[in-house]
Amino acid sequence: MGKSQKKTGKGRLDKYYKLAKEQGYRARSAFKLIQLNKKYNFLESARCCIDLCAAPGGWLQVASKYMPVNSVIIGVDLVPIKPIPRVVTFASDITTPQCRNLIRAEVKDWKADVVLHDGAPNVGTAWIQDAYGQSELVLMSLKLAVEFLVKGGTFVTKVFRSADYNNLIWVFNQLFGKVEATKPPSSRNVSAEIFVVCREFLAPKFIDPKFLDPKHVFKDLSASIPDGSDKLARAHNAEANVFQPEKKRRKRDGYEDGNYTLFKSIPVSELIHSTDPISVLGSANKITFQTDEEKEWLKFEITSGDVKANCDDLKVLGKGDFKALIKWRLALREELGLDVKRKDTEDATETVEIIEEADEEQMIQDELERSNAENVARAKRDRRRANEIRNKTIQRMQLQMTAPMDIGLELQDASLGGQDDFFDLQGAEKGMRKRGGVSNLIGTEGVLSQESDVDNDSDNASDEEILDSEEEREKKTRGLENELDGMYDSYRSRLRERDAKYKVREGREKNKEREAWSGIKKNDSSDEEDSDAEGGGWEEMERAKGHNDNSSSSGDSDDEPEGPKTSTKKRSLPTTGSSRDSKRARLLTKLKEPIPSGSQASKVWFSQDIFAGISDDVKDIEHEVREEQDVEMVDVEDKTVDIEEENTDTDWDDDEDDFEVVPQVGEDVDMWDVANADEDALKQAHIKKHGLTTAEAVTLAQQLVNREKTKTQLINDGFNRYSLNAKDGLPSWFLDDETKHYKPNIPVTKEAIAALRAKQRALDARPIKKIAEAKARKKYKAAQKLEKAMKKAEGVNDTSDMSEREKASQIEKLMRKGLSKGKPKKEVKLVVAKGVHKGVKGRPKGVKGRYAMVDSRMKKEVRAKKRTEKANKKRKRA
Ligand SMILES: C[S@@+](CC[C@H](N)C(=O)[O-])C[C@H]1O[C@@H](n2cnc3c(N)ncnc32)[C@H](O)[C@@H]1O
Repeated sequence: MGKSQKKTGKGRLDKYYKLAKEQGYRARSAFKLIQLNKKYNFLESARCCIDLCAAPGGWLQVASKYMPVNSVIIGVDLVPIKPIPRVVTFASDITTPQCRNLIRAEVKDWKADVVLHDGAPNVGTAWIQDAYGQSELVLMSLKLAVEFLVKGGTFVTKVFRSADYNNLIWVFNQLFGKVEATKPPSSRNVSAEIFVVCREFLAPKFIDPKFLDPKHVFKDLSASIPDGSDKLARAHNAEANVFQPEKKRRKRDGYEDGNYTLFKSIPVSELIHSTDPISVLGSANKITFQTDEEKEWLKFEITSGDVKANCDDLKVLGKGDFKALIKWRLALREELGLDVKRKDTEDATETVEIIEEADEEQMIQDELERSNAENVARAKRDRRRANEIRNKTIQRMQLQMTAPMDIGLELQDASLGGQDDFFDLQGAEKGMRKRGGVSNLIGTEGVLSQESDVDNDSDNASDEEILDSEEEREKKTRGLENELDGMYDSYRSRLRERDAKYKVREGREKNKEREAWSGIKKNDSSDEEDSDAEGGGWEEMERAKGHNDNSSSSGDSDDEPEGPKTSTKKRSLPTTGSSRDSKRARLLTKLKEPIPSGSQASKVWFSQDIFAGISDDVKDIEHEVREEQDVEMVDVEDKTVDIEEENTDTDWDDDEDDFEVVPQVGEDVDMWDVANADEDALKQAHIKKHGLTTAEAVTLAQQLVNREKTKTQLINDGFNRYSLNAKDGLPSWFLDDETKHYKPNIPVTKEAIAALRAKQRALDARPIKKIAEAKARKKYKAAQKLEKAMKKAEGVNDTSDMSEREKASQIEKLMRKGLSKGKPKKEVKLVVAKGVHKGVKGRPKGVKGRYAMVDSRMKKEVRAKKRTEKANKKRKRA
């Protein structure tokens, strides 16, 4: 298949159109006949040719060109054809007997060797109609062909690939020895036309008129079934009228005997009493109510206005209307007792005998069915719910929010430590129960004995009872929240493990935290260790998991404060009296210094001139932090414990977010975010180094410079609804999300974006390092050359052997040489040895001046040579 061709406009004016113009053919279709003849050679040997549907005469021109001189060529068309030398033409309809007579008069007792038909009905309405019209036309042309063709003659016709195509081919095969369908290249791909070349006409003495009768040839398959076929076909058509009323069907089998009108009305009783109401409805146009009885039916309530209207014209009804009519018929039959009677007669004998028994059985049966149905519905509901959960889990997995536990896949990643989806409360609850119940997690119950574990496992009912109390529920909820927090931490760590960027970001955040603490450190060195405790989020979690596993023997519950915040710490406490624990205990005593309360911390913090000093301190702090980082990572575990111990009496929040580190006692602490101040300092350092990099920053800067805004205004803008949010007690996952999305939207100006772009362009315009280096090298060499020349000139000047004139000319020469850029390189034209230059010896054609023949192999060889030379040099040096 070639390229698709345009159907309209200039697309029609393709190469065959142009060729036809060039060669003087009246239509581009001439090439179709040329190509068909090229393939089958039927014109060269033909002495007589009849072209049916020949206007404007393209095919006639071809026939006259390819057929021998003195041959007879006759062209017929509905429209007159302009005269063509050696061709007889007349206007006539090929489907009429007059046309036949005209041809007969022309050919006399001759027979045609070739009959051509390229007809297309001049309808152009709907594709189905066109196709059918075409098929009918083909059959008409065949009728003429079989009358005028000589035995062994050729009939060429155009057929549309439609439903009738196969029927036509079947008929052709009955009358010709060879039948081939072909599509010449000049026929457009978008056209459904195909050309059938029928050769070796059999010229039978008797041809069944049915072969040439469209009524028979294009009859529906169902209609052609023998034995009462007409009836069957009619029934089929009638059914189709009812079931697919929208699909209008052609009446190809004509009208039924004795009925030569299109319109058919039937009495309504025929429909009501008929055993095949569908056929009745399908074959009639109207249903009438004429007899008194029928008129009575009109008064029935069921005979609505719609029914009456439907009966008036069946041919305009849709499927729904027919359904309504059939329903109405059934209702009427019941009303008239036609259906009930039959039921009575069928069932009478049995019903009477088993009526009582049936009642009881029926009840049991009903009950069974009802319970079965309920079970099925329940099972279905459960299945649906399970599916929903599964889908949700899969979705979360895709979002990387959960591990593949709930969907039946085994958890592989040990680092996940058996954590379920962190939003899955149910799962968390289950997990906790497995590990000894909520109370164990919270730690208020103290050490849960193994017995209680057993109890939990064995007797869930009693467990539920205990949990039913209000207090227990509260604990349970808090425990779940803690569990969720832990899970979120583990999720973050998973992210961190996978995502390098996340690692960097988090590292940066951690540094910030430390920097914030270092600010306090400066004044109070004891706080240094406190700050370390804040870095223990993930590690704590890990430890917590480890300890949880051994939770059955967890100790010292008495010392621990109640509440969710401390419960996490509880998990991080050592559970056995190992040497490590004793070390921790030692550390505990060492560090028993008062931890600054929120107000103290803020006092210390605000006592500094953070806005002036912080930026200067940042680098030092960074350095300090970096130095200490490794040590801190090692010690963090112990320090966490210390701090926890120290803070058993305080309302200390162990969350790793820095805004929670400083207890929020006064409102002022809330209003002024310490972390933000620090962030500002960092940003300042960044701006100093890289300049303003965001459109928002440039906008603000421009506003300041243009005095559109004052510094105070900007500071005031900073106190917006986003800055005053209470973050107290919110889960970390929520806060993380907030920091990502819940922030003010600072407007940017076009000018700011333009300025940033200009900056970027200037950056892009800078030469790359290598070029800059090469330029610098060149400059350096030139300077050296000049210096050398100057030295020589001085030497010349100092000699006493030369006259002043000689000296001057010599110095001039030297200076010229020193300033010169060296000999200009002679241009060598590179000729690639391929194409016309391939294998050329000597100067290639058309190349003037210096040249060098190159090829890809040479390039590679030269490079390899250079490489080896370089390597050899290095080796020698070593
Ligand atoms: C595609 S054109 C033929 C082009 C012709 N082969 C040529 O090369 O110039 C189809 C022709 O069929 C003609 N035609 C359609 N129905 C016809 C009919 N019933 N009797 C005669 N000609 C008919 C149309 O008038 C039209 O000119």
